[in-house]
Amino acid sequence: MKNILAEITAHKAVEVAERQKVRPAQELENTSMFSRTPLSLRSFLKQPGRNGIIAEFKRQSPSKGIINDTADVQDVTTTYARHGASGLSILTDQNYFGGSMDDLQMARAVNIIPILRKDFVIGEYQILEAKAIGADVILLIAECLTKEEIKHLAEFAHNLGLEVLLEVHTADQLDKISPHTHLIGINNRDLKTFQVDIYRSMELLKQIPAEYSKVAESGMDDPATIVTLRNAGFDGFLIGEHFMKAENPGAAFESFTQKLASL
Ligand SMILES: O=C(O)c1ccccc1NCC(=O)[C@H](O)[C@H](O)COP(=O)(O)O
Repeated sequence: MKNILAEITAHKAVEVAERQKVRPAQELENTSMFSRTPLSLRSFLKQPGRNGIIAEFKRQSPSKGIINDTADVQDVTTTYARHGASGLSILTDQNYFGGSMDDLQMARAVNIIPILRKDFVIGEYQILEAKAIGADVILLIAECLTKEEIKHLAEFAHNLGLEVLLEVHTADQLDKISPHTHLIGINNRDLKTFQVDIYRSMELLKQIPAEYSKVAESGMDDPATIVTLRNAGFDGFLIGEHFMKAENPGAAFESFTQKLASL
């Protein structure tokens, strides 16, 4: 079977090296956004009146192909925020997810809730980019990085004031949790087979140390599942496709949250 993560990270190395040639790190550090104080997703997940959902803007994916190629990032994300999302997740990978750093910047310009840069981070430069475009949180995927790389990149992001969401899928990856990985995401989707099992979150939850915020990721499409996961101890719920596949993702989010509030 094709290893999509290996393919994505190999492509990422080439793409990032090209961007770095055009725009050296120093230029990123000189942008006005770079001096902005990031928002804390951990705090927003606990904020009364917000529902714990990290609502994702995702145009396409390797497993699903095109999900929504007409949605407007500002319309969708402001509707997510207006209806109680605790945070936004914006895909910035262009080649495999049809996203862009422009999407994130457009979302940043009109939202005052935390934004996760959803991408495949393999080096410091992408973390500087994240800060320069107005992200508050970066994603590190345990499957793509060694324990030492995670430790180093998490500390680098933390020193810039960014929070780190470390994504795991198996129990052995929990060994890669490092001091500055503020939130632990359990991905219900196996990124090798694309199979989704929402009970994966439940299985690993008890092994995550209490001090970390816990986020269930992928495959959630029912408000009742959120209630079950919340009661089990999850603080956050990363949901993309269920909203984005609707003709009007904002309206789908609103109806989901109304049902959630009634449970
Ligand atoms: O979704 C994919 O096909 C995929 C392939 C390779 C790496 C990552 C991939 N997805 C990222 C995610 O897991 C999701 O975007 C995120 O957790 C939201 O999931 P969903 O609600 O199922 O869209």
